[in-house]
Amino acid sequence: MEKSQRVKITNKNGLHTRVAAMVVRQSQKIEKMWNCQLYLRRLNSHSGVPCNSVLPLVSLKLKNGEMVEVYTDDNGSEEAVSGLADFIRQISELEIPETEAVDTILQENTLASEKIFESINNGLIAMDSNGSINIFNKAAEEITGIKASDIIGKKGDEWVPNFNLKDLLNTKKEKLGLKHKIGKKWVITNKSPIIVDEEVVGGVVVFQDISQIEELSWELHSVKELKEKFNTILETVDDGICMINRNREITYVNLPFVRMFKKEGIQVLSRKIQDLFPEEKFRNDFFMGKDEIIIVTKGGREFIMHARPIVIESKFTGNVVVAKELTEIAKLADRIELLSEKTRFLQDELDKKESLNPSFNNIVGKSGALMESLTVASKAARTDAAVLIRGESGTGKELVARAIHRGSSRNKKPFVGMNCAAIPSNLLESELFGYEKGAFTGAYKEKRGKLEIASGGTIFLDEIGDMDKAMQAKLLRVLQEQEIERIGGIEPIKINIRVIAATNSPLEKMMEEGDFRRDLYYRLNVITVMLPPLWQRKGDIPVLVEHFTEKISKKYDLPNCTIKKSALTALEQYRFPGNVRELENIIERGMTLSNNEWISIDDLPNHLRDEVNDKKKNNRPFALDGDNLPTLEEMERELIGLALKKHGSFRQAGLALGLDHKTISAKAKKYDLK
Ligand SMILES: Nc1ncnc2c1ncn2[C@@H]1O[C@H](COP(=O)(O)OP(=O)(O)OP(=O)(O)O)[C@@H](O)[C@H]1O
Repeated sequence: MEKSQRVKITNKNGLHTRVAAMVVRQSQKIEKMWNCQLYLRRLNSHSGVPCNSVLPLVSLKLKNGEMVEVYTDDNGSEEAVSGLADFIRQISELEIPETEAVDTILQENTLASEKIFESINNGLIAMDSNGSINIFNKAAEEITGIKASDIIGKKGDEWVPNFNLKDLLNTKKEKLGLKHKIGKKWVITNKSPIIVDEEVVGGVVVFQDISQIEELSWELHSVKELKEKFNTILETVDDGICMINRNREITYVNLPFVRMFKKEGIQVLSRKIQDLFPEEKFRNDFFMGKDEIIIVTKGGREFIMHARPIVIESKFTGNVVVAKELTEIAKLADRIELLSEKTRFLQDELDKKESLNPSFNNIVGKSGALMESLTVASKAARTDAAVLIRGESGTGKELVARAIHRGSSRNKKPFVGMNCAAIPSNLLESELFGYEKGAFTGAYKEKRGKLEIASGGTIFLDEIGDMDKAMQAKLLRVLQEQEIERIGGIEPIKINIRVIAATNSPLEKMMEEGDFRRDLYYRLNVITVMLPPLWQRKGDIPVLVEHFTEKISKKYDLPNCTIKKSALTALEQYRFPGNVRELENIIERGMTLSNNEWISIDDLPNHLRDEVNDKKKNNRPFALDGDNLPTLEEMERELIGLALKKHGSFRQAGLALGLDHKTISAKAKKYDLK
């Protein structure tokens, strides 16, 4: 149980320094005698101070007449408590008037020291020879989070074990600059023993919170690391990079910049960028990042320079200037243009293919030229208008005519085809109009003509340009009146036909020369579908080959067949005067001749191989031997194809051929050149 005794301070100046020192001296004697620790506290106060240290006693600032309590802990003795209490009671009797001036000096000094301890930023801990804390300043409280009132008079090692205070007293050695962790904070300590007459009477620890410094040093480390990374990036990129300050003086240049402009780093640093390129005009817009400068070096290389402003906390501090070689950029721009052109083209193709009537599904090919024609044909299928299909022999005119019919509202009624060139003109009339029984010798019974049969459906008139003029007149009347008269018949017969005509003849020229009726031409040519020759859409050859190998395998019950790359390349180099029909025949021939499940170059017809070989020999994509002169379009296709292959971009190919890149792009699209 705690032992305590009340006592009144009766000194004139309260418990001032000298009196405190007397109490301390007495207390130390008593403590030694009774082996205990004595404390003093204000009445009704929980926290007291040890009586063996002057400063804590003085800091209580006890006045004359105040009641205090002398106490000891559970193990202390009552005799010790009464001993010190009696001493305090008698002190006033020991007052000597002459000592007053000395008291004042002592008191002022003590209070000044106290003030100093409290106002320094460093933590300060002082302890007595037992390791009990008697000074614990405000900074120490803040850094450790421990209240002075809790720790004063207690053994320091129990509260701040990291400081190892006992060790200081034992070793009697000063220890400076040690780093300790207290809670989350890092502190750096200077520990010194207090030695009087070679005896350790206590120790002092002064410590400083270095957490912020630690943080700063970590930040500094990260900044250094970042700087290293940036440096590595700046030195490894291909672009020339230079930094300038707000006065436009160069503060940094990377190696590519030095190499581009042959300016050594050391020569350019601190110089104005303008001085480096005296020929150039550096406008304000350039530094604002709104303008660019093209620099041509002595060696003729072109560079483009951009500047980006550096703004730190809303303040302009300079620029980063980036230089790139223009040819690189031009190449990239070309590549982008080529790719976007391709994308647009493919998108167009996709849109077209998607919008085609399903009746066109059996028409193989996706080249731009074909797609354009099929789109027109597919639209024609939705109407009842007359269609004129133009194209070389074997380009698929009949195939398209049938697709138009299948996709039209007449698809439940017949599609009747008629080749006007294949039938002699005297027979054509009876074929088209039919005849009555006995109309002419041999007309044993009546016969319906193709026009009558096709009523409700579609009549397909192939090779319309070969029809003679008399027949043209009759046909025109039928189309106008929608009625026919059989040969030998009296009554006209009402019909309802849609006409699709096809030709490879130059109808316009024939009209000029009076061989084709202008009025019939306009009747037939309401919608024109132009089918491109196969050489203009060589990109379709691989899919057509695949389509025909499958078709023929089924037709002759043959195993699946592929084509060797060399054979396909030869096909792609051939002119194909017979167009798709010729290709179909070549594949059929190849498959029947081949002993393997593939078509090789040896399975292709001799004339084809010869033509391809000739081209190779002449080192020209087309033969110019007089017999087989290519058309201008063929030559154009080959030339543009060659230029694109060689230069890789529309722009460069255009430059080589003296055309602008838009023309090249349009022609590449027309000729299906990738
Ligand atoms: N795009 C194509 N897809 C699949 N087969 C095709 C294609 N074009 C043509 N063909 C095939 O080629 C052959 C010839 O086609 P078609 O008879 O329609 O041509 P054409 O232009 O009418 O010929 P001609 O003028 O000599 O009468 C046919 O067997 C046809 O199926």
